[in-house]
This record gives sequence, C-alpha cells and structure tokens, in this order.
Amino acid sequence: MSDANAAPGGETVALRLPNGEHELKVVHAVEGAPGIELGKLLASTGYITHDPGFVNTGAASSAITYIDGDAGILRYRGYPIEQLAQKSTFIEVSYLLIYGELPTKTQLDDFTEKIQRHTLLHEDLKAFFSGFPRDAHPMPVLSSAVSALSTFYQDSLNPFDEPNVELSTIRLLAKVPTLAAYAYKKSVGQPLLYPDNSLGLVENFLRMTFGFPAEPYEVDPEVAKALDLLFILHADHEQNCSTSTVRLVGSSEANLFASISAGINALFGPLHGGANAAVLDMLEGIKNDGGDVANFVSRVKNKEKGVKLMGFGHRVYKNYDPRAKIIKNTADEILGKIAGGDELLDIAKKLEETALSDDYFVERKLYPNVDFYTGLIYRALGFPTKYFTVLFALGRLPGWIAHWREMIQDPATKIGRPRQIYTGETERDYTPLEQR
Ligand SMILES: CC(=O)SCCNC(=O)CCNC(=O)[C@H](O)C(C)(C)COP(=O)(O)OP(=O)(O)OC[C@H]1O[C@@H](n2cnc3c(N)ncnc32)[C@H](O)[C@@H]1OP(=O)(O)O
Ligand SMILES: O=C([O-])CC(=O)C(=O)O
Repeated sequence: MSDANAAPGGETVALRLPNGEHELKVVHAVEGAPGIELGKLLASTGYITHDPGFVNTGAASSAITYIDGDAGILRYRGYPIEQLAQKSTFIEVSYLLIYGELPTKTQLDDFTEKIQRHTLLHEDLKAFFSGFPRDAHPMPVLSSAVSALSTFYQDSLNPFDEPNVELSTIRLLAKVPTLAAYAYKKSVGQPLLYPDNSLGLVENFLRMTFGFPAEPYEVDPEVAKALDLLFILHADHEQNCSTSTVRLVGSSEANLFASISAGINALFGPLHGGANAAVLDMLEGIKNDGGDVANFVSRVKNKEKGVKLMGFGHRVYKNYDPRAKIIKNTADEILGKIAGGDELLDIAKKLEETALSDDYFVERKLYPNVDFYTGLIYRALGFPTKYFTVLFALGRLPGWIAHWREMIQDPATKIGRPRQIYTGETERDYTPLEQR
C-alpha cells in the first residue's frame, strides 16, 4: 500500500488490495489532520478494519472540540482552554459548547434563568433515593436517576422534536446537579434540600450537597470558584469513551436522557472518569506504605497485575495534558487557601517527577492526564473519594449534550454498528445431549 498519509489533501493515492487496485481520496477535515476515506473504500470492497478500542477510527465529524494531542492543545469551539479557564464560567462554557458561540449578556441571563427555573425534581423522583442501599456508589445512583427522567418527561422523548430537545437540555443542566447532590446526601444519610434558585448553578449544588434544611449555608466563594474551574476543564473532550457512548446510544434515536445515563455509566470505569478516585486511592496507598514513590514506579514498570500509574497516559495526548497543567498550577494555590497544603500533593508531584524522568514513561509518552491532580482538590473541597467521578459527570454534562445534539442534527449520522472479526467455530452439527 502507498504511503497515503504523506499525500496532500484532495489528491488520490493508489491502494493495492488482493482484489485489485483502488483509488483512495485524501481529505483534510482539519488543518494538520489528514483524513483518508479508507473506511468507506474498505467497506465498499468488503474488507473490515480491525481496530480494537477505535484507535484509528473517525466515527463522527464534529465542530465542538479540537485536540492536538502531540502539541497538547485543547480548544472548545476554537477557544483555547487556557483562556476559557482564566476568563469564562462553567455556565458560559456550557452555552458555548451546546450552541456554538459565546452568549451575549442577554442570552446568558436568559439561559441562566431557564436553568434556575428547572432545578426542582418531581417529588416521586426524590422517592427513588430512599430505594438505594445506604452504601450505594453515587455513580450508579446518578445514572439510574438520570435514566428515570425519561419516565417523568415522556413528552420529550422524540429526538427530532427540537423545542422538546431544548427543554430536555435545560432540564438536564438544571436537574443533574440536584440529582448529584441527592446522591451524596443519600450516601451520608442526610436529609435532602430543595434547591435555592436565587443561587448560581455551582453555588446551588454546593448548598444542596453540604447544607442542611432550614439552616443557613454560606457558600465559600473560593470553593465555588475552584469547582467552577474544574467543571470548565472537564466540559468536553471530543470522542472520549463516555461521549462516544452517548453518541452510540443516541444513534439508535434513543432519547437524550437515556443517552446521557449511558454516558454516566461509561464514565464510571477507572480507565476513564473513575481514574480521579483511583488516583487518590493510589496516593493514599503510597503514603501508607511509607511514601516510597520509587518502589511504586518500579511495580508499575514491572507490570505487576492491577498496578498502573493512575491519572497517567492518554489515548490522544502524547504530551502534557493542557488541563492537567492548569490544575497542577492552581492546586498549590487552591489547596493552600482551602486546606493549608496537602501531604498527598507532595507525593503526587514526586510521583510525576520520578515518572517523567524514567525511560519507561518517556518512551511511551505517558504524562499526567486531567484526573491526576483533580482528586486532591475535590478532597480539599470536602468531597469523599467515592464521589469524585460524579463531579466529573457534572462537568462533562454540557459536552455530552452538545455531542448528542450535533449527532442528531447531522444528516450523515448512521446507527452505530461496528463489525467484528469472527474467531469462533466454523459450521458444525448439533450433538444430542446424551451423546456429549
Ligand atoms: C478522563 C480520562 O478518561 S483520562 C484517562 C484516565 N485513565 C487513567 O488515568 C488510567 C491509567 N491510564 C490508562 O490506563 C491508559 O493510559 C489509558 C486507558 C488512558 C489510555 O490507554 P491506551 O491509549 O489504550 O494506551 P495503552 O494501554 O495502549 O498504553 C500504551 C503503553 O503504555 C502503557 N501505559 C499506558 N498507561 C499507563 C499507565 N497509566 N501506567 C503504566 N503504563 C501505562 C501500557 O501498558 C502500554 O505499554 P506497552 O506498550 O508496554 O504494552
Ligand atoms: O478523551 C479521552 O479519551 C478521555 C477524556 O474524557 C478526557 O481526557 O477528558
């Protein structure tokens, strides 16, 4: 086969397959990222591409988030993550991701007000929380509750009914923080609070999580600011596992609530969003073993079963994750202000330093990802480890919604349906039970 990647956009190159020579058109979807219509060509010739983990499969066209993994660049709708982190707010970023442009003041006020009006849950939905076991993990509690929204808003299940998709979007942005706070309250056995709609989205969530009914709760502005920043940094990451799940489920024309619930379940795993909790467990384990970072790193390099450097490595970033850079730079400040420092932060930094000067990690281009430093901040804000991935889900919600809407509106969308390479038995005859 010719070196197709070397050909400039618009040209055709020859692809030689056992069934003949084919012309392959080279397309440039994004500057610097050549795409080749190989998939379409192979499908037409009957070949199946074996790509476990979809390492090299472009499953969608998207105008939402741009990543250059080699250069460590992340942009939402063209805006660098560094600028958004410094200047924007989570609610504004949510608007940007979903509608494509930064809002005007009137648009932002209107969006904020709509969300504030929809934060309440139906009383029957609140009753779900008493059905889960007390020690239930808050992630499946959240995904079940989001799935249950489909049963309360049955008028909003048609994915092509635009006004109702808009309403479902607002309902999700408004109600998921309430559901997330209730998942927390359930896990600590405390009473649920009604939302206070005079508060902003993050402040309201903090109050419902840490406040008590009929007691005043002062939101610490430093805590709200730190959480808002983390939500911005998590808000989208193109075709990651949970977003791809949302798109895959939605490609069958399943409704928005069902698709987001599936995304929450995909996020739960420790190789994806669950890594933020796994990092903290890892750091605590190292601390309890006397802080021997070098020993832990050699266990990772020896590929000891179940031992990985959690919060390290990424499918797309082969350079420092720009979000991890921002979080690392702010962790000292935030932890200093809120918790007066943190011993685990010192272990994390030592771990990073040891890994980044080791050939094993250098050769494999393994750097800290978004999950490496976040858990330390969540812990300082008062969240238990088990709850960290729920916070990731709150941040990722607008990205999931934006992708679902983009997918539903895209005429090129087809039901997601990968093929397989069959490795089982060839045809054989049935043996009656008494002869086996
Ligand atoms: C929000 C997010 O989802 S960010 C990711 C969060 N997940 C984690 O932090 C979990 C730890 N990291 C990982 O498991 C992986 O790096 C993933 C899942 C993120 C990416 O996986 P992949 O792109 O499939 O990379 P892959 O597993 O092929 O790794 C390539 C090589 O690096 C090694 N490697 C990758 N990540 C790590 C790690 N965290 N610790 C040790 N070695 C690692 C692999 O063992 C493999 O080595 P090999 O070539 O000797 O077999
Ligand atoms: O993009 C990915 O593969 C993982 C992810 O969600 C992120 O890094 O935020």
